[in-house]
Amino acid sequence: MLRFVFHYYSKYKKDIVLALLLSLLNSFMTVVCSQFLKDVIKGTLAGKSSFLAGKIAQILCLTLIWVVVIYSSKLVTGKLSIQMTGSLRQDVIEKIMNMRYDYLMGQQKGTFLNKLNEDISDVSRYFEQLLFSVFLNGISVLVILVYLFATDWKLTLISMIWIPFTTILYHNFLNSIADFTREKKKQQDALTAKTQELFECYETEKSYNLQEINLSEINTNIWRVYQADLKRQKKEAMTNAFSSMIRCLPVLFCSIFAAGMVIKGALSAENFISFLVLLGFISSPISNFTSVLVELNKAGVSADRLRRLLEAPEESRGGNITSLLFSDPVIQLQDICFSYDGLNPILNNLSFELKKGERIAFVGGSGSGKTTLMNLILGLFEPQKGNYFLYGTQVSDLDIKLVRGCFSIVSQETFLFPDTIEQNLLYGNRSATRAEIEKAAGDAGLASFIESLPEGYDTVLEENGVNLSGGQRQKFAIARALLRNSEVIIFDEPTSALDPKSEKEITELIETTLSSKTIISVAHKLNTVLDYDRIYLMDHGNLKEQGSHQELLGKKGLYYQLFHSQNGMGRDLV
Ligand SMILES: Nc1ncnc2c1ncn2[C@@H]1O[C@H](COP(=O)(O)OP(=O)(O)OP(=O)(O)O)[C@@H](O)[C@H]1O
Repeated sequence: MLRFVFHYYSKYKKDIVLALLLSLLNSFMTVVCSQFLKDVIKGTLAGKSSFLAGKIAQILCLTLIWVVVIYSSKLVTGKLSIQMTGSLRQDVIEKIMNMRYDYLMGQQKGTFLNKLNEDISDVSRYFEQLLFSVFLNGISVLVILVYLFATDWKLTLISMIWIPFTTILYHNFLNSIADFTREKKKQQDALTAKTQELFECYETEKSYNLQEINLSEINTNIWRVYQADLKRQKKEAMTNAFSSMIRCLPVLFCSIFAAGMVIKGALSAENFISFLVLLGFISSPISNFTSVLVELNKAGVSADRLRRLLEAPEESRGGNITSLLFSDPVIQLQDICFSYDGLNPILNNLSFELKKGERIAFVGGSGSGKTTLMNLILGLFEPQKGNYFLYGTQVSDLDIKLVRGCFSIVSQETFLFPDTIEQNLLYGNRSATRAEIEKAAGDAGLASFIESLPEGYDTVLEENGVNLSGGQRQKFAIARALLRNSEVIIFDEPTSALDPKSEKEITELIETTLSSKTIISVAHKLNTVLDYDRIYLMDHGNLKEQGSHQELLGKKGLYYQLFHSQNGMGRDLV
């Protein structure tokens, strides 16, 4: 885990060196101040008073310099921590963007993001505390210790004799704190997931009157978090109490021992006092060191989770080919096999071809593998076996951006940002002009709606377009696809969430506006794809039947049954 943190420190070597120099200066100032104190006591005991005014002036100057050193040191470490946190955040976001799709799909969206934010802010504290309280304070303590040893090694040894014993004890405390922290985080994640669920299923929860049951489940989650946190707090309180003891005991024992030495004449009074002052300086960082270790220990759990996330598998960037000859056929799949876990096959030896301008549809029961196939075509998954050619070239040889650029997708849910209509449409093509946007919106049947709004294309949509109907949202997706101007458009059940009127409108739009496009559709409702060139019926990852609607009806197989189960008997000739 330290390697993970040092990776970020190593990015800012210059600032680290500056922080180290400031820390050395800080410890040097501490020693110089104690030396001054010694001189003042010596002079006072000798009955000289004339030098005091000069010494006070010097001490004031020194204190001023010291304040500047401490300020600069804190500023440099604070800046370092901000920079490192920014860099970590960038890495995490970049990782998520490049993460393998199946790995990302396995995460619960809300919990995943909450965990990320929490972990990043924990690690941000880790960056600062490890640097400031452990390394820099550690250097100060070391420098002062060397000076103390040089002044009186016996006295120093007596005051430090505790350290090995307390380190062993701390080690045990810290291990159990880490266990409790892990347990608390686990329970906290469960609570966040449950709370997230409440927001996502708000309507269902209300309609089924589930408030009381959900509230009681949430209360159980809260209780578990409380219990785990309480156990952690108890250990932490014990460690802190122990830490205070460490701060007091060495000074106490050392002063008794040193007092004896002064009485015997083995130690001068000024050395005794300056020794105690320096010991006071280092006992605070030493005891803080333990509470910082507790904090680091907690943040270590978060750093470990982030490290694992950053090591998660990334999707392939594809091959080196960055341009295509747009030849025919557009897509050729030969004996494609795919499985999410390497055990359960989801797609079995699939083969089909799609020519320019053709419209093909994949139909079949829930879980038959239609969406998986679309994601594979989009290059989100790689097949474990078989060949996938795009315009005659193996997809694995093509740059992944080139592959994705060949497709537009209109899925069940259209994501809309809380931004202007123009910006939302530009999502399809960042370089589109206003005229192109208006043409696409017009072709997608959105013109009259947008023009009826007082601010037209500058109207800001609500988050995820909640103030739009399902049909309007799908028209936005079609307008985006038109702006993207790719040859192939994939429709993944675009009408599944629509009422019959909107469904008819969108189906007609696809037939008219997109008539020149090559289309792949995933459909539950067979009526939306009846006039397609070919329909493939999928069953448990196999292409069971294929042909035009009429051909498939003629086979009187699974498609025939499915069609009649949706439309009733006597509807063969549509
Ligand atoms: N990310 C995933 N990890 C593991 N298994 C998955 C994942 N996504 C889908 N599956 C499984 O793969 C199979 C095919 O799912 P897929 O979503 O492709 O089917 P589908 O035909 O599109 O279903 P539907 O019509 O209900 O959307 C199902 O058994 C599903 O449980």
